[in-house]
Amino acid sequence: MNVAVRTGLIARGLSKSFTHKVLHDVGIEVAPGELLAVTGPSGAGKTTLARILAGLERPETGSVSLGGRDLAAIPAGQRRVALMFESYALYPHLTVRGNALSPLQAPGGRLDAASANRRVDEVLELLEIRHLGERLPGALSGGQKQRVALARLLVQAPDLYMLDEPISHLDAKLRHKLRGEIRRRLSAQSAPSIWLTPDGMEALSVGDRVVVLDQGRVEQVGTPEEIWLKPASTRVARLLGDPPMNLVDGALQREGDVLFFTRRGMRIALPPALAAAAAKAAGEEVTLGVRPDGIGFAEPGAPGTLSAEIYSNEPFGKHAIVTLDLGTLLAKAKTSMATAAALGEGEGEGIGREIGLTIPDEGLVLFDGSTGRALSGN
Ligand SMILES: Nc1ncnc2c1ncn2[C@@H]1O[C@H](COP(=O)(O)OP(=O)(O)OP(=O)(O)O)[C@@H](O)[C@H]1O
Repeated sequence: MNVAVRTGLIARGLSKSFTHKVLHDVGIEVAPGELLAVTGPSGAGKTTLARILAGLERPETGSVSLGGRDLAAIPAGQRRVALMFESYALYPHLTVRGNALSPLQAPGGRLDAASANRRVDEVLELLEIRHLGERLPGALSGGQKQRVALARLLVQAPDLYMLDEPISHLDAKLRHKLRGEIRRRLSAQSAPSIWLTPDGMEALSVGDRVVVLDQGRVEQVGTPEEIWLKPASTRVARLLGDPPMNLVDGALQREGDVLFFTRRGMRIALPPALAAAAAKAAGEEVTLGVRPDGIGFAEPGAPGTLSAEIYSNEPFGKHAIVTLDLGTLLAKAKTSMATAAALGEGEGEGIGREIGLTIPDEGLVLFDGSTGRALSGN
């Protein structure tokens, strides 16, 4: 049984500086068999964290244990970590098959040659590169190289899987297929897995839990559902969704029993549950989060709607993105192709047309106007 089966990976208080501090007191836990997705914008510190967790880099403070053992105390050669880094690090003189076989040929390998070959064939088939088996890496495209690096990872049965942007260079169809397949395989293993990606939506779709890292700090840890429904800050909200949540600065004003979100030219009565949760912030500056797919369209001037002008109307096949000019800001709505086409009324895309907007009760989120942290009760 792998050692990581017992306790998984536990990291506490990790800090690291290069020319500036890139990790600040980062702690994460990954249970045996769990797939933890780590996401954050470029430069957030994901790769640095991954290198520390894999034992390739020393933190200034903090510790990492894998299977109950302090990683620093395990000699590098004995750390059973399967790594896939963005750079791929393929052996240039070995064929695709040779690269995929390489981790199984280490001295003391547990598989006989026939079993190792069977495992490699099966993984190359899954990744749709079996026909490239005899090619050298120099004769492969970026996406093919990425799949060889993935193959090399997937043939292993290590104590920790670490995948840094494993599918970023694949086309959309293959990305979709492999996201599910890799997830299924890793979840069937007893080792903990860590999947790093700057794509927030990819993180939500692969992770059992997700860590959002920003400027070297953990912004939020939670299940994909928690992170989607209750982003802990505007930083998290900006990373998620396509397009991400609209974030609108304004203030809360109480009038009688009703709490309004207001800004120049805009006044929205908050639904009772949100108003109750945000009651303490009445009079304060806040940021309102509105998801693009919640915004609806109505006749201009219809009661209870916001006035806007259509700024652009872009079809994407399965849905359309309509950008709306609300005078002091641009907001994005995600809608069906049919609704977007109707906005043009048969005369192009409807750009410049006045329209009424409805804002949903569900899915609104309020953030503190100065810190950007979610107001409790969101
Ligand atoms: N060896 C190094 N020397 C100096 N600075 C470094 C080094 N490695 C990383 N950094 C800096 O640390 C910060 C975090 O980098 P890191 O590669 O960990 O981020 P990331 O979240 O993985 O970004 P990306 O998604 O772009 O790969 C960046 O500001 C980067 O410039």
